[in-house]
Amino acid sequence: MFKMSSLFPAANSPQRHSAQAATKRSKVSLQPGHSLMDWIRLTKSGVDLRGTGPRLLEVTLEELNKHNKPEDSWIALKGYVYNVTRYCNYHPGGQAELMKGAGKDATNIFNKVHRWVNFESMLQACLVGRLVENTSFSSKKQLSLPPHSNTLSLNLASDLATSSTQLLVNVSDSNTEVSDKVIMTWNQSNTDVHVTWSMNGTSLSKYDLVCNIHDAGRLFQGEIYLENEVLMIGLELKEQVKKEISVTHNSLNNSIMVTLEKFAADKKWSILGSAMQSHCQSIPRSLHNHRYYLSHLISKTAITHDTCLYHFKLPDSCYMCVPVGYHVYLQADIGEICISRPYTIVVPDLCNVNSELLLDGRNLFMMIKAYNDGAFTSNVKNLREGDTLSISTYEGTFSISMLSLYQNVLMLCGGTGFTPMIRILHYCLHKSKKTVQLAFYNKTVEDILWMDKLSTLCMQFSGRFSIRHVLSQPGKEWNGEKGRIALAHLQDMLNACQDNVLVLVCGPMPFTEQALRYLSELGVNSNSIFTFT
Ligand code: HEM
Repeated sequence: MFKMSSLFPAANSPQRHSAQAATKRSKVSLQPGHSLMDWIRLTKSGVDLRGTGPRLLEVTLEELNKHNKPEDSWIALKGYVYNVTRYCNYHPGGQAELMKGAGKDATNIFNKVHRWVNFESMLQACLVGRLVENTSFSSKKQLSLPPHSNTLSLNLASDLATSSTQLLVNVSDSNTEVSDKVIMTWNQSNTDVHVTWSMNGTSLSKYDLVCNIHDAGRLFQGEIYLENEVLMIGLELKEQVKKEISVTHNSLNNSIMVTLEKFAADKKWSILGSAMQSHCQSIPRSLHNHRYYLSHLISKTAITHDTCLYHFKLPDSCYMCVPVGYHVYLQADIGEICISRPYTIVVPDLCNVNSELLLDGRNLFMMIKAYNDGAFTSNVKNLREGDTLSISTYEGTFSISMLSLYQNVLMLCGGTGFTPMIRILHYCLHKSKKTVQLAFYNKTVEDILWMDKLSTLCMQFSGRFSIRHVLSQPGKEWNGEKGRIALAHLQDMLNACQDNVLVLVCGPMPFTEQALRYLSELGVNSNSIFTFT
């Protein structure tokens, strides 16, 4: 029987995280010759970027603090120290931003701005060593830590385990308490094993469990996403199962059932298996590391001249239903450096009432814009049907239940900032009776995502849905509104809502910041504003 030994410290509100990020992030123009590809070339060139020779060091805080100038800057992230002196000019957020972390442990500030950036891989060639407690004798000591990213991430993972709570599971019981909140039960038929998860006093939805089978059908790995924590569950199964996993949500008792197909039908299992201690733990959501699944590209459909709708399929051994407004990370090796980028999951058709059903825990759709100078997006653009790409477990802070408080929704989107709105718009129009106004800001008419589908929706839901297209670089043929986001636009739209409005904002940082300034000037309560960053 299992019990969690203590309650978690309340994790920081992820919503607050995104609000902080919203006010701080801005990209700078890098000097020619300082793109991501140029950085990758430099890291592979054999130039000593550590500045400390080939041996890794133990670095005290006192020593770290000395390296706080642009010409000599070290930065500590998740317990490791990197020499970022040469990286400064390649940093997309600019030197000044990076210098905020120079000579310090910058883990928190880094996570607030771009938690997804894979610094371990990008700065592997700059690794100076490990951050240690100050000692009275040597401030620098040699460390036998192999300079290899795999080993490093293992070390990081084990560090993480120390800050999490171990869960103990006795899976021979048919009814097992996985934490003070979650209960697991299991039973079997001749052909299948059913494992059911439920919660004391509250419900689990189809979005709350992400799981997979691996190691030739011998291991079950699951994650249950609760409000502030993630319960990680690793079970070494008593017998082998087939690789395909199926998950059903029981809306009567709000439980989730995983069905595993027995490899040897008719064989009776005496117990489900045993818990893998290192994989059974509860982790604050903010510290939870993503898992990646190698997924296949099923199809790619052009939406505009530079943006496509991608349909990916997770392996049959995985299940992940991504909540509305949430994103996943795509990960690719660019010149042997591992790069991740966040993309929101969308429905493949805004006009079809049943589109959400296609997001069945295995199929994922994303809209991705390819940038001319983007090393990552040109890699994605070149993918062909059948090719694979790693997709992470999900992340996000939006809650669909927020909508229940409002009759009106105002969406302010700049360019691809439209993508997080897609499922919310689909929900508001097809599954509820909300009134939605969409203000969509683009450069040219060719940049407008799903312009035809939006027009169809306007007709289908006239009286409940309206769009305002605004272009900053319109051609001569454009008769609509021109310019950028403006106070008068927002005032007009807010006037139509009689105060009961939720405002959703997504776009490039300057757009979001401007929108927030105007909304504040117009007296919109910050609790009624949600920004996607
Ligand atoms: C104090 C520490 C840091 C601060 C305050 C900071 C700040 C920023 C800011 C403001 C941006 C622009 C975000 C945007 O508009 O997309 C950015 C982008 C970026 N930074 Fe940092 N940064 C820090 C450390 C680092 C480090 C150590 C790395 C090492 C790999 C890094 C890699 C990146 C990358 C790859 C991007 C582009 C992200 C993207 O396009 O998704 N940053 N950073």
